Amino acid sequence: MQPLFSVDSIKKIERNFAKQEGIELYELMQRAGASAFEQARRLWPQAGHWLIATGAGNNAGDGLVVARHALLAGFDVTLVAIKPYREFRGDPEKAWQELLSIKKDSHQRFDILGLEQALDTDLSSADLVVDALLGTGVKGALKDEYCQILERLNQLSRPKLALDIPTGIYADSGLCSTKNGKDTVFQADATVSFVALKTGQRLNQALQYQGELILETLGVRHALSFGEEPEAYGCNLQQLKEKLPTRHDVGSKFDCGHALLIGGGAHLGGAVILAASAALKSGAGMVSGWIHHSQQAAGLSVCPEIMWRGYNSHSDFQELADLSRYQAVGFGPGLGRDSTAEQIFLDVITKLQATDIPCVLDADGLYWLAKYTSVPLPVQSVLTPHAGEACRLLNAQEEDVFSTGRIEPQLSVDTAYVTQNRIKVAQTLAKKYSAICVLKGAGTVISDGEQALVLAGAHPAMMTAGLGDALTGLITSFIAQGAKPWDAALLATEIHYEAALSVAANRRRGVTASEVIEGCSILVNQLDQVIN
Ligand SMILES: NC(=O)C1=CN([C@@H]2O[C@H](COP(=O)(O)OP(=O)(O)OC[C@H]3O[C@@H](n4cnc5c(N)ncnc54)[C@H](OP(=O)(O)O)[C@@H]3O)[C@@H](O)[C@H]2O)[C@@H](O)CC1
Ligand SMILES: Nc1ncnc2c1ncn2[C@@H]1O[C@H](COP(=O)(O)OP(=O)(O)O)[C@@H](O)[C@H]1O
Ligand SMILES: [K+]
Repeated sequence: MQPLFSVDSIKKIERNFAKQEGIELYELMQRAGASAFEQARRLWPQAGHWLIATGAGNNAGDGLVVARHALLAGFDVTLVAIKPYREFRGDPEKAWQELLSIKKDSHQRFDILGLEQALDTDLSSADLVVDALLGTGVKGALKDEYCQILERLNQLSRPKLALDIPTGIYADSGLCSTKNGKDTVFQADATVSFVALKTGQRLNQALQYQGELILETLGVRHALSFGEEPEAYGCNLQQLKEKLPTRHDVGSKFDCGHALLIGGGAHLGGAVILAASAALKSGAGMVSGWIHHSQQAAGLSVCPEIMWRGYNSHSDFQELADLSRYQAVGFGPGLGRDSTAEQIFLDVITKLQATDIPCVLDADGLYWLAKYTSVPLPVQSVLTPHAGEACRLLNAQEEDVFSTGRIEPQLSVDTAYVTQNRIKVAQTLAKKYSAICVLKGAGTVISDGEQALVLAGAHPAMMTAGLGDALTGLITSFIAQGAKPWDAALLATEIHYEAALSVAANRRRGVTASEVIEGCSILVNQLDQVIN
């Protein structure tokens, strides 16, 4: 697993590492520039003319080291200097002096352009654009001169490499700077990040703009050994594959878990049909679906293998509600927000408390949870909110509903807050509800209140209705098949994402949740072959 650190922690690690090794921080800048140069050469061996844009801090210093290596290797270099090099101090100044000292002996083209000159010059003779404008030191919205040069650099249809982090991305949140509603950010094909990954590099817009992410540790092999706590960990499907419950040749459907999906109110059948289909196609031995009777025929026609049972009113539901035969319950997709749904929520949650059957709450299940924050959830419940649902759950006030009746949430944080603080929000929700929280979105954060993992990534085709229902079905299915809820949440999240990527192929739009469910089935079986 890959630790993800805050910028503050990275800075402390750098300092402590240099002290421990008895080296100057300038040595780290040297290593950063040298390793980025080698990566650029590996990625774009044909590039003979390097355009390197520098800002005002250490990130600029890294860029000047890259420039020196490029000149030494015989390449042409054009520097775009937002801040004049004569004003540099400290390590960036040293990097500048070292570059000057080799410049006299080199015979290649070496130009230095200020901002105005760069904006007036045709830069298209460059083969490669290197962003050494700003790294982890950026604060607030980008100044105008940076926005101007970024717009110009992004227009060049040349390979683009960012040093440490694309200029305009905030390394702690992964959000990017904007101006007049437009993102002001370097659009990299690859980013060479230094020392250790920053939390934001697995979240939000960083996923869109950083391109291939390459980590160069600069010799810091054990970032965890400097006493800095990572904010979260990243991991991938390869690291999770062992969590897939094993399946034997001999046995019966009763050995492979019975998943129950509850939802599908009077006009909302699709969501629970998708969730139940995902549970079945990812390997649950049996799947039952409880759905409003008006939707039951639709469920049967889509998936007759699922045992659909229809309810008409809350009292019908009570007759259905023997939960003891299920190994996992997925609750909420399309359930509705009427009084029947409310009674069903209270009934099911109360009944589950008396069992050790884990419950996955999604969609309207989360809506009702936010109204009844004090209802103790069944042990090892999993909540799967998107940013909007996370807001509602965060804002909901703790009250004893059994004495006060329904409560209305008091809105105080908004989705912007959730997006900016994804790790903290997932941890807070997990603690508040004593559950595992799967905070969905571009970079899904999973937390049990202590540890946090960032999984999956961003893909435009995933912004489509029904994908969350599929995820609920997958998590419920893996729990029913024997995975611990925490493992099921991790595995399902990563399979769901990887399946969406492979199903989407080159499509950015028009991928359906049903296709992704088929993709999950294929991927689960590929994993099964690998581990068996
Ligand atoms: N330390 C180490 O050991 C190592 C560090 N390394 C490298 O250092 C980088 C971090 O360097 P850093 O801290 O100097 O910050 P950096 O990103 O260059 O920017 C600072 C400058 O940005 C400016 N600025 C700020 N906000 C702005 C805005 N909104 N719009 C415009 N300008 C803005 C700010 O100017 P000011 O506002 O203060 O005048 C200041 O001058 C890191 O990413 C990695 O590449 C590697 O060499 C490995 C070893
Ligand atoms: N841009 C994106 N990149 C990656 N994953 C995304 C993106 N947008 C949505 N998703 C994923 O798609 C699913 C959407 O869930 P949700 O919003 O609950 O959808 P629905 O309620 O329609 O089923 C989540 O798993 C979420 O992480
Ligand atoms: K940069």
